[in-house]
Amino acid sequence: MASSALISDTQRWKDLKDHVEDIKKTHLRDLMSDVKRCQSMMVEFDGMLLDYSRQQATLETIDKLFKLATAANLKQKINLMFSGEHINSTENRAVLHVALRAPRDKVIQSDGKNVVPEVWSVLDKIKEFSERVRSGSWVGATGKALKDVVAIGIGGSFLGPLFVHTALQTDPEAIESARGRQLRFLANVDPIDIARNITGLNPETTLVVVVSKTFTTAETMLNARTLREWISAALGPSAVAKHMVAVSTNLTLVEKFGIDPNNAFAFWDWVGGRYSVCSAVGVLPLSLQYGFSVVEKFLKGASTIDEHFYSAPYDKNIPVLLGLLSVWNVSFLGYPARAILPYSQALEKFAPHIQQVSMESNGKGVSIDGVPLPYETGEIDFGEPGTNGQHSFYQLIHQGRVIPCDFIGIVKSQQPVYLKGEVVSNHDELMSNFFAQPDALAYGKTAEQLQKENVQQHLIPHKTFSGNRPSLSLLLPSLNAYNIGQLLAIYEHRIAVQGFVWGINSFDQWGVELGKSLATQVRKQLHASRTKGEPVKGFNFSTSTLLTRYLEVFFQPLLAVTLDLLLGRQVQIFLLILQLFYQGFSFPLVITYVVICYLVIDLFGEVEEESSGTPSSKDEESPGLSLLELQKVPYFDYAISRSVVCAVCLDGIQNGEKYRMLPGCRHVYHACCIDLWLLRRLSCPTCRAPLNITGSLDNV
Ligand SMILES: O=P(O)(O)OC[C@H]1O[C@H](O)[C@H](O)[C@@H](O)[C@@H]1O
Repeated sequence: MASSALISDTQRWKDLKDHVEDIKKTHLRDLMSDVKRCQSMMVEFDGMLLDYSRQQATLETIDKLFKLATAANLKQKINLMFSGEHINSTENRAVLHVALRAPRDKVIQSDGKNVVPEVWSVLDKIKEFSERVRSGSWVGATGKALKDVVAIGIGGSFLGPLFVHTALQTDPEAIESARGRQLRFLANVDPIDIARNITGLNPETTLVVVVSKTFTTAETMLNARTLREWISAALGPSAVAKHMVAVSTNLTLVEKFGIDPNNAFAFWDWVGGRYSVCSAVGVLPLSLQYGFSVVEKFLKGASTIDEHFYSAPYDKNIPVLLGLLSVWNVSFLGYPARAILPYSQALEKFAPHIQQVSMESNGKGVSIDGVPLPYETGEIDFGEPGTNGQHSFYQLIHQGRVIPCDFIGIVKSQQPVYLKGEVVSNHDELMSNFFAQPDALAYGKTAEQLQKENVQQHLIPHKTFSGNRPSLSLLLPSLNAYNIGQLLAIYEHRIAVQGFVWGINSFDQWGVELGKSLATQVRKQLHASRTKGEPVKGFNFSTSTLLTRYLEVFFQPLLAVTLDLLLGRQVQIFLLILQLFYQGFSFPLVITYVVICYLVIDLFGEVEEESSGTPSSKDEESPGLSLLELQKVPYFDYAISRSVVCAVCLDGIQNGEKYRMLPGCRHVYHACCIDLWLLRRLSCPTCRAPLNITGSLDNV
């Protein structure tokens, strides 16, 4: 097939299209009764067993799929990947995540250079660094050992490491080596994620690992600046050197951020973000938590699958078979989704990781040569561990839409429990469901069966299961670091196989760019509106309306504080308004303030005149600060090195805005949000800590 031709134009594709009608005539119940067929649909490798006999496929289907693979030059494409060719053509990059887990003596060339030695030099550096941190020879700024790690990253710099960490957390060997340590992941730019992740952590004993391939991802960089502030506010700016390290391909930006390049762990642009868990992206945080020797087993597991994928014939090749079956389900049988159903709670973050690997890789609309595709690529991946999923969305899988399912089971539980007197162990109870569900989907239950069971006539339609719903079962011997590595690599390569057959570039992700650039425009607008009172402009009606509504909320805390302050404070408020001018607030914003303040003053004046003369509770409260005292509260211009969230309006403090940090509790607010409060109250509105402005305040 010529490289620019579409696979759908080949005879092999058309043969499969014609074959669909034959398959649709045959129920899975009948296919399952053919033992020879079922035997041929089992593949073993290194103690694992793949059973794909519950796919809506015959041996003829499989043969036709192999022919399709040949027409798509699958083997050649796999070889090009392993030999470091720039198969990611739109970014002109090699795709070499297999080199990240290659044995030390393996030779993998890219651009005329063996990349394996540099992979191992970073692995050696991680080993040495993680051992120093774990043994307490690398300590924090106050001399304490760093027992907790927060890894900041998003997308591929987060999901893979989170999946592996979650899977290892209950593995007995990993538990032993992680004793006394914590690993947390901060991904979302939502300040709630920060609050959740630093709760209970002490900056003195925390190491922050900033993980970003590009070191430009907006969310990661804002989170990194926020935790840098968290560390330097508690321990002083020089503590950052001891408490922050980075993983990136962009070491120049790492240094610019203020992290010592010696404390940076590199990877390379031939590692795609979603394929980077075996680089320092995953290896560093996981080694800090579990020790390098555990992580090395994970790499070894992945490497065995790389070897298997590269060398096994199609009919014994697990990733190839899985990839071709997915193409069959999506492109020929027309099933757009796939459910990933691990019967192991340890794999609860597997589906979220595979969602990115699969959907970002294969959700494309054009061929690798830019030709619009007449067929759909990619699939909608979702999943949940069994048996939880059974009590959630399995109804739809059994009687609603047809969703091909991947059942993943483990022979030996990480945490076996067998209660005296119980019929089976807890793991056997779980696995009973793993074995039962695929048959329920395949066979279903007929009206005749229900009649024989004397089910009431009117309930028969409701209790009938059509069956004929495809699934496959993958049974792993256990779930340790090694098997986790294998599982990861099986899915990575399966997804590559799908992309190779569909003729797309599975290694770029241009589709994520548009939303990011539109967010930049919104960010500019929010900044201009918040700092200069500029009206929303340049957006469509819907976005303008939403943005205007969102920005209105900005004034509510100010209004509330204003209301709270007015009695007896008019002069000070007037002075404060002058100060707002001085601080650079625009004329319209300040005028809005003046109008609000005077309206409210008038209102309160009337209320007071009408009242019986009893002093209000506000009058009895302790007075707030004078303007002179207010000047003593630490006050900053936003600088790039600082990024914080205002606890009154809950918005990030942006470039060009003024803010104050309260001494003692160190809560931070926009100056315009907190000043009116401070004129009235001598406490922090968040924690109620009394405000003490005596002493030196220039320490922040
Ligand atoms: O690692 P980073 O450069 O920070 O990128 C993080 C993520 O950013 C984008 O969303 C990309 O689509 C992802 O593929 C990538 O994993």
